[in-house]
Amino acid sequence: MSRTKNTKAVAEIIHQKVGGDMIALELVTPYPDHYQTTVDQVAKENANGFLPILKTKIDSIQKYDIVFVGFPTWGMQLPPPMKSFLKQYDLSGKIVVPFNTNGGYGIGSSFETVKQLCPKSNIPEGFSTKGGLERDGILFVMEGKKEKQVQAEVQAWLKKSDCLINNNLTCKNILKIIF
Ligand SMILES: Cc1cc2nc3c(=O)[nH]c(=O)nc-3n(C[C@H](O)[C@H](O)[C@H](O)COP(=O)(O)O)c2cc1C
Repeated sequence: MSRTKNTKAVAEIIHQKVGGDMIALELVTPYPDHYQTTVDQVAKENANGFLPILKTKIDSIQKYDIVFVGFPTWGMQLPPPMKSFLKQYDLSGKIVVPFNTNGGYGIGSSFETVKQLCPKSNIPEGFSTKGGLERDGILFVMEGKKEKQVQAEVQAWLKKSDCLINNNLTCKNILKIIF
């Protein structure tokens, strides 16, 4: 859902460079708009392993060779809806590429969890950048100088990501899943 659109903006930058399809995960029961209520709910969900039910259904996941997964850091973890997605869909044999925005505290355990939930996927080095900090009233930041900087960083990352992504990029089917 990309509450404050930072992860979505990074997804769009990647999209401009690699093409393919893009799907934003939606939930049967969306998170509340209120920030602190969401933080509290997510803390509980993270503690007890709750997996929210996805409204989004992807019929044709088999046809994709590369699946980018984009998400914010939530409670220093992978957001529960992305856990739901990775548990529900079999990405074995595919290249799964994580990318993230966060409030300045980093990726936490999120990339590690992507690896754990995709044990039979090829996972190159992910991309992460500082996004907003809703707690302090900093919402959308991917504009102006920051947007230009992220465009350049994404370009460099895609180039060096041990060619898993770059090899034959043009003849691969690419999907981007974001939350
Ligand atoms: C429920 C919630 C929990 C968050 N937890 C963290 C956190 O643990 N560490 C962090 O650096 N940022 C945290 N953030 C900030 C987001 O990761 C950051 O604002 C991100 O850029 C939001 O992306 P979005 O605009 O795509 O939603 C949290 C934000 C929310 C809403």
